[in-house]
Amino acid sequence: MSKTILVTGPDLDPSAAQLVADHGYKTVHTPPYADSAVISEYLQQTGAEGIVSRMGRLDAAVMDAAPQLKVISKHGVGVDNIDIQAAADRGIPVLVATGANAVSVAEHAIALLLSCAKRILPLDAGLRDGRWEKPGFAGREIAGSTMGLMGMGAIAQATGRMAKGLGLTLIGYDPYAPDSAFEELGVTRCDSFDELLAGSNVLSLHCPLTPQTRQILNAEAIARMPEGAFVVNTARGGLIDEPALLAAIQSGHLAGAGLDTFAVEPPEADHPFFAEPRIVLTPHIGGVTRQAGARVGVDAVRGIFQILDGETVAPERIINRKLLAAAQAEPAQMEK
Ligand SMILES: NC(=O)c1ccc[n+]([C@@H]2O[C@H](COP(=O)([O-])OP(=O)(O)OC[C@H]3O[C@@H](n4cnc5c(N)ncnc54)[C@H](O)[C@@H]3O)[C@@H](O)[C@H]2O)c1
Ligand SMILES: O=C(O)[C@H](O)COP(=O)(O)O
Repeated sequence: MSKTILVTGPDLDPSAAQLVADHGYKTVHTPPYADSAVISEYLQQTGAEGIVSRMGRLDAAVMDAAPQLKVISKHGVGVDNIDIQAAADRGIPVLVATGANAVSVAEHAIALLLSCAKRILPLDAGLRDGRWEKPGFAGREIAGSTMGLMGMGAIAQATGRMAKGLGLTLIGYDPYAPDSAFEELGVTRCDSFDELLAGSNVLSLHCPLTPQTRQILNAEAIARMPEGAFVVNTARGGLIDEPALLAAIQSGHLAGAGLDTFAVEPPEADHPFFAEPRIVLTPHIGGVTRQAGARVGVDAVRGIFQILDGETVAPERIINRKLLAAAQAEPAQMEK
């Protein structure tokens, strides 16, 4: 047994790294954004039984390259970089650290919104450039606006709580969330995404990237939003048709956007968003705070050792638990 945990990307928080050492394991890191072939090589060379997944795609080929692999633990929440069906087919649980970075990401969503509404970045740049400019840069008061939450999970709820404190009214759309997720915060439940779009002066995206949600915010959807609305995306860039968003901002239909994620990361150096001052951009960093990094890292590592040690893991942390159960049931059904 190699006693190695492979981390696909940068260092873990020291508290998480210590937990690995305490178990008598070592961590090996792939370069950031390593592709599947490179990750496969690392798995083969290290014999790692567990992966902490940060960047890079974990597909069926990666899993087949590592028959010793017993568990994949996402350093965070979004598992769009992991083929969770392929993992289930191979009996590999995929764990998530839901909630561990929710407050940090929610704060980031609010920061992006306020930066857009108050034109912070162009004003700061102008001032540093020697310009004391006010005409044409009036900000927007956001109190009294309606924020639409797409998805009502951990980050949406934290964002909603903060937005409520700023005086926004909340509406939300999430076909899978229980009523309690809406009621506790006083969020009006929308029956459709279209209803959410039509009512949102600020649309904040908090659902996972799946085949159903890919490019869900396209030209048609944006056209349903009120004039002068803002879009905030701290979820995944693939939720948005980027050219359509840019066109809507350039035409004046939307007032601006605050984006922490891109369809392709890192984006090309000449990405058209860079030339649009009404878009505020950050490099997928919402969940990267010291506090969230410690919680997420420890959750991710602890989950790996729970699996390796045969301990019970909270079912909601195993994102592919239904797929695993189905994959396990299949051979028995075939015998019948
Ligand atoms: N920017 C960052 O650093 C960062 C950090 C953490 C998470 N994220 C992203 O944010 C997303 C949300 O994170 P979370 O912690 O709130 O996850 P979560 O699992 O707590 O909540 C996701 C919610 O989306 C809902 N949902 C699923 N499909 C939907 C659909 N088609 N329409 C509407 N709602 C749908 C689910 O029912 C769930 O309630 C993650 O999937 C991830 O992609 C980004
Ligand atoms: O889904 C998440 O939680 C984050 O987007 C991923 O965070 P990471 O950069 O730590 O993997």
